[in-house]
Amino acid sequence: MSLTISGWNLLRDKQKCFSQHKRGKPENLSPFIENNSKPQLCATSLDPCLAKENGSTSVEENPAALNLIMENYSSSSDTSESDTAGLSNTDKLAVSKECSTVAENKLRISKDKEFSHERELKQINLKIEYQGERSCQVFDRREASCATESKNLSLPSVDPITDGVKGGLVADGTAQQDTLSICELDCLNGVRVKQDHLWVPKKKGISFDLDVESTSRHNPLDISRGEENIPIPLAGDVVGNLSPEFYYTSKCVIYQNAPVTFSLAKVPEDECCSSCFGDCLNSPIACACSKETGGEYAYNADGCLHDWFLRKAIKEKIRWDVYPRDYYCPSMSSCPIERLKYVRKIESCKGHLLRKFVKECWRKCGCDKRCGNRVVQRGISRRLEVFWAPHGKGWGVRTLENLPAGAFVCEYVGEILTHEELEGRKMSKSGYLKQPFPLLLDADLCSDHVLKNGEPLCLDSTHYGNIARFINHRCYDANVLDIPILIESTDRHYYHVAYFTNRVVEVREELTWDYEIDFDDKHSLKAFQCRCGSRFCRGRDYKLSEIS
Ligand SMILES: C[S@@+](CC[C@H](N)C(=O)[O-])C[C@H]1O[C@@H](n2cnc3c(N)ncnc32)[C@H](O)[C@@H]1O
Repeated sequence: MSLTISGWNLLRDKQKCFSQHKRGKPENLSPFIENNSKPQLCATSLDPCLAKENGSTSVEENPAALNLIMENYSSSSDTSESDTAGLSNTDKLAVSKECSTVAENKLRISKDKEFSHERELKQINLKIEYQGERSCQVFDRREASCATESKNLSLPSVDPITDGVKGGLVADGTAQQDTLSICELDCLNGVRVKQDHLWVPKKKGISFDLDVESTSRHNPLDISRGEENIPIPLAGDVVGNLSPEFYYTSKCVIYQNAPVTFSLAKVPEDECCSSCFGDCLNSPIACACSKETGGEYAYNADGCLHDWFLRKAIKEKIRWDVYPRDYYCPSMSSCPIERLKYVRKIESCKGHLLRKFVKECWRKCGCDKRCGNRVVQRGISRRLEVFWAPHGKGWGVRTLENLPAGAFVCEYVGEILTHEELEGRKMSKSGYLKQPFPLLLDADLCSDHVLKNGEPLCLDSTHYGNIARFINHRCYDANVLDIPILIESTDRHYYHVAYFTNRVVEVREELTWDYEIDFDDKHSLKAFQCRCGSRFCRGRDYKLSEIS
């Protein structure tokens, strides 16, 4: 599987990867192969670099520290607007601090605990209320700060004792004006900052009570908005929005030109099991749908991948150095993706892995919807949670129950785009597609029947996606594996990408997937500074110097 990150194709380069393998990979990487057990705790949890990352950046260390530092930034005890777990669509935080003079009326929202999210800022609405009068200013991303900048928002010159705050804030005040500095609000994508009682009249002091209200469309109790079979909660121990904002969808949607159409007539009789009934797994003779997996069902009665299939899939993905024959596109000219890019830029193709598919029974099949050969199409059944992942990786996904090896976690859902459309998106927006990653449907890229329209397809969950868009990367020893799944069609031009555990995963463990980033590619390196924490981390050599 190949990924495209921030404008560069991060296709695997088996030669380069092999050299990395020799450098950092142990004899047998598959934790599944290592007795199906959880691997040893990886070294990074002890890595001082990441340990620092894990803690909040000290405001004192920040040269931009302002006169007033909001030290005690904590969740408001006022839960009137909150749902359980301390979060709701209107997350409320409060800070307060006194300072001595009006001239020092500078407010800094420190990069602290919950607000060390390092998110891209879309918009801030800042409201100030003093003695019943409110002022309000909306800042969008261009005006407001990002992680390394701070932005001074100037208050009109007023006497706080008599005038209150009038006229709103202006973004470029003069030196005479008291300054409200909003720093490091990069984490507050779409957050509304409401300032109630900005100045409490005191002769020598000013106090601030700052409320931060989030304006997410996602209910933290179920960010899927009812789309999934079971709620997908946002962990209660974090405060903040899911950002950038996106629409949760449990099924892939066609963006515009992707030639994906499903029809019963297109499913050949010998590729479905119309004469089956009940549960195909109980049938004495395996049905036509099992042909794809050699006449055996990939799933067992518990809805997990059979060990034999899982082992094969792990070998395909992880032991690529051992099985180099499974690569397509030995040269640029035979790669459809490079052919598409040919006019603009010539790069030699780094290869696409030939994957083994699972074919699930579908509507043209006579079996029951509860047939054991229908797992991915039934949707998420395991209790999962989106949480604020450690080491500055942003949001991540963890399991709220113990998972056996081979358990279906979720599908990667997004917009279905042609490669050309994806390229267009990348060209049109700077910094676009930093996260989440679009996924190239290249599991059978070079089969004759696949590319009848000449274009490979991609899934992009930036605007429409499901929980999979929050799964973070881990080099080599990730605990979930992507499997190509055929459901509505046996045409491998479009297929589903489903994540399964590759070993036992314990409750509250983060679920991670190897994005297969080529860290020998300097573009990838620049675009992605890996903080996976794996002791096999491929970005490790660069990490210490690159990650501040
Ligand atoms: C598919 S998204 C995963 C969800 C993401 N963490 C979020 O908050 O939305 C991929 C992005 O997550 C972050 N990420 C994932 N794995 C990471 C890792 N091992 N090290 C550093 N950043 C990571 C990067 O910002 C990357 O662009």
